[in-house]
Amino acid sequence: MVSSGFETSSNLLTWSMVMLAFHPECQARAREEVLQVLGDKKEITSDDLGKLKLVTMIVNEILRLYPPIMELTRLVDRDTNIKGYTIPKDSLVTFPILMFHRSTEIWGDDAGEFRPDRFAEGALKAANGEAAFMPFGCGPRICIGMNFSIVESKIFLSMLLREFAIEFSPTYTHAPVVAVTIQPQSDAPVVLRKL
Ligand code: HEM
Repeated sequence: MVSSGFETSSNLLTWSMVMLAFHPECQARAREEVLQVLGDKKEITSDDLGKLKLVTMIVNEILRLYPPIMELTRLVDRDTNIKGYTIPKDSLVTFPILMFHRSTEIWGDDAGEFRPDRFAEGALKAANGEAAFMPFGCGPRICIGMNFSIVESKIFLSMLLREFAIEFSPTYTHAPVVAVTIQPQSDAPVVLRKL
């Protein structure tokens, strides 16, 4: 439970900081939203979090491009027929989350780009009607920490954006590698400048 929650969440926050450093115009819009919704409030309520539309879209876009868990596996418990394909009992079926999330057929030609606004009307619309956005899995075994993680990451990013400018570090090389989760090959240095 600790590793499912810790590694995945830290991964999400790391890529969020890297992508915000890479996209200062998006960072500025997100900061404007945070200042408008939160001002200098010390206590953040769930109502406030609901109003952070762009921050939510940024979190979704990071989870789409860098899903901490890249694939799911299921053991088929009975012979199953889906769209004319027979999947025999005891087969192992893999859901390649990362492939779904980056498919140009599903998301369009800009699937590989960081464009949080694609989520403006929800994940289903962003994926052109396909249920292809599944960073927390799907079905009865969906991640039990999903809501907690989303709340946690929105609070973290809001507080960060309110206090600091996140800047690109010249020592950073963009080289995502797979090591259980998708991680930056040699750390993810960013510069935090106090506002
Ligand atoms: C960004 C954060 C997170 C991501 C992307 C994530 C993703 C996932 C995914 C893809 C699964 C597999 C779901 C499936 O098989 O359909 C899962 C399962 C699970 N997650 Fe998370 N997770 C995150 C945070 C957390 C946190 C914070 C906790 C605990 C507080 C947690 C606890 C669990 C547990 C216990 C399971 C197993 C559930 C089961 O098999 O019934 N996760 N998570």
